[in-house]
Amino acid sequence: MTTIPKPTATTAPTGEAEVSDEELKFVIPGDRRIEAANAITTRAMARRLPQLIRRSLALGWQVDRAAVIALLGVQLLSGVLEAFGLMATTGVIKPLIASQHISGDQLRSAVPSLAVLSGAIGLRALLGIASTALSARLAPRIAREAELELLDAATKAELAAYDNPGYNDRWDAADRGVEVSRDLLTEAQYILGASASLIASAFVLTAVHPILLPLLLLAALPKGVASVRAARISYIASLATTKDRRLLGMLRWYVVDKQTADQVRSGTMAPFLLDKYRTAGARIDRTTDQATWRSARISLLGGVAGGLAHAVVWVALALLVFTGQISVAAVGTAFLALGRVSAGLDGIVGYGAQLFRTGMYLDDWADFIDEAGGHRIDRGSQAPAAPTVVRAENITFQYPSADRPALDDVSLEVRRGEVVALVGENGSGKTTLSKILSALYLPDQGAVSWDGTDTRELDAHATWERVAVVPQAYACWPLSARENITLGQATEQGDAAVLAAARAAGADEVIDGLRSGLNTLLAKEWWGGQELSGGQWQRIALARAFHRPAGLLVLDEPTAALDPRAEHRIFTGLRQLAADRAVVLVTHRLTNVTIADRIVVLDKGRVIQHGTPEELLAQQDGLFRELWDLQNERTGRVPAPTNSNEHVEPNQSALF
Ligand SMILES: Nc1ncnc2c1ncn2[C@@H]1O[C@H](COP(=O)(O)OP(=O)(O)OP(=O)(O)O)[C@@H](O)[C@H]1O
Repeated sequence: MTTIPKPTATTAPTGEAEVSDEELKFVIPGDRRIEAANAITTRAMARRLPQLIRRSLALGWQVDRAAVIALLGVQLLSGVLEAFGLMATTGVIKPLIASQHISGDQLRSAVPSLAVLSGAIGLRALLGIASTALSARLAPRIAREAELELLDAATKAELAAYDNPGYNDRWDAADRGVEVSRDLLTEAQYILGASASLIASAFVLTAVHPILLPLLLLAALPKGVASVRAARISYIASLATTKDRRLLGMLRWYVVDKQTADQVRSGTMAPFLLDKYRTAGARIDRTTDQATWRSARISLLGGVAGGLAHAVVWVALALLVFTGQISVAAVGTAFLALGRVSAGLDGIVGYGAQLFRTGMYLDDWADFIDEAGGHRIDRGSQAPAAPTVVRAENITFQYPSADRPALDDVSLEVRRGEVVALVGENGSGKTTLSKILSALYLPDQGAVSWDGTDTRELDAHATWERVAVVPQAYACWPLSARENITLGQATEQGDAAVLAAARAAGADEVIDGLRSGLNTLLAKEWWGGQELSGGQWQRIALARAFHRPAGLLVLDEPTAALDPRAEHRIFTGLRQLAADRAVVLVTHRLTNVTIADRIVVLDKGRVIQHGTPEELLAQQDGLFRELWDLQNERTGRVPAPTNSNEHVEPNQSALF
């Protein structure tokens, strides 16, 4: 049973020589993204920045156009004011240094420039506040939109994706993209601000002397290259630690979740689990420490080279003054403009490197969304009616990480009005087969058809609308009792249908005992709702399936947690439920399968027996009879095959 989606782990086949611990199976060798990130150059980043700024603005545009327009306006105005302020500086300095003694007239002539300068400074401060407020408004909205798009994409992935090594990693990386998406706009905005400031100051600096700007640009280059490298190292380290971070997330879940809390205590597992946490944490630290040192070394080199290059610029400025190429008054302006251009370049380079790294995460996010982590549902578009017959023909299915097929050349059919039981020992393929019949998985070979149409041709979501499943591990949704049964899909009959389904499942007694009936929240740990016992939850899960207007009903160990009276109620009512549904029943309680019209016995993914309960019980050397006898041995009961399905046409029970 699960109440919340728990973090999953990929058990990837690694085959790595150094793998000595199963835990290390979380590591997937040869991550292509790391190779791709390694190949990234400064030039690539320079090309990438405008694209990333466009992307951040586009994301902002999606959530709040007015705020994006205002933000751009603010940045533009701020740049213009910066240029005016710098030019006014010359107007202020000039009269002050014109002679040794400053007269009142000189001071007065500086006043207009001083007014422009202070006005520009004041207005820029106001614009700074406005732009901070605008990005504070946009950033969380962008992150939420990014998260919604990601969640939507995840629901559009094939269920089989979860069994694929790499899917969970791609999900994690994409999730990181969501986390950093809120930084995207801020970084883009800083770059825009720094660019506006740079352009304005560059314009003023060029007016002072044309050589200064190219010199300064060259001086900024070493730091730029170093920043890009550092950003790349940090991104690669983050990718390399993805699997361990997922392991930490999973351990956190197992350590603190209510569902495992009793076992953590009774099994005195806390030190053991925390030790695993520490080990994985230490691995992450090692990787990030290495990355931090490498980044620091590169940044230091960049800083030293940049410092020397800046010294050259200042020497050039001094030479220009000494050779009389620029006036002393202009030196003041040049001095300020150089500082501004230099700060602007630093801003572009620094935030550019950050934005570049954010962009790499965002690529992971965008890639996931584009192809649902590489497993986008790509089936036909036909919407099926409730099926009259569901047929599997020679199907084979192998989980990606498995070394043998879970199902091997299996054929069977289930018709509306009949109950087909799948029986077999643990791991024989029963659950897998039921998932393939209900189109949750597609077979690797062979075909499953609904009324003659291959499930590959059917629209997946429309197909699942015709399926009701009670899985072995059913969800205990942290919702009201009503929503737990309707799953938000109320029928025209409303609560009458909900209560009818609850009665059929024995959940009516559960609901009667709830303090607010169907309105009661069933999630104590979340919102102070009411908690149910395991069996009570199973009754709710059954009511959920019975409420659904589905043509195919799949019950996988549907009464494992029920008391004998509740179990009896389910199985005596099942025949009635099967009147307008095809029912697939998976159970180990063989006395219950006597209700079935036909039984299919699986062993290691192959059908080894099929027939009516009477036929299979009569086969003394068959697996079914053996399991039956084992189950009844301790009670001393004798097999008592009775056929409760007289109405079934004999030819309907054909298995081919
Ligand atoms: N997600 C998965 N990834 C890899 N192998 C899987 C996965 N799920 C099941 N298997 C394997 O497929 C085989 C069939 O599993 P399945 O769950 O269908 O068996 P089952 O008959 O329903 O077993 P049980 O009676 O224990 O519920 C088993 O060998 C199992 O280990």
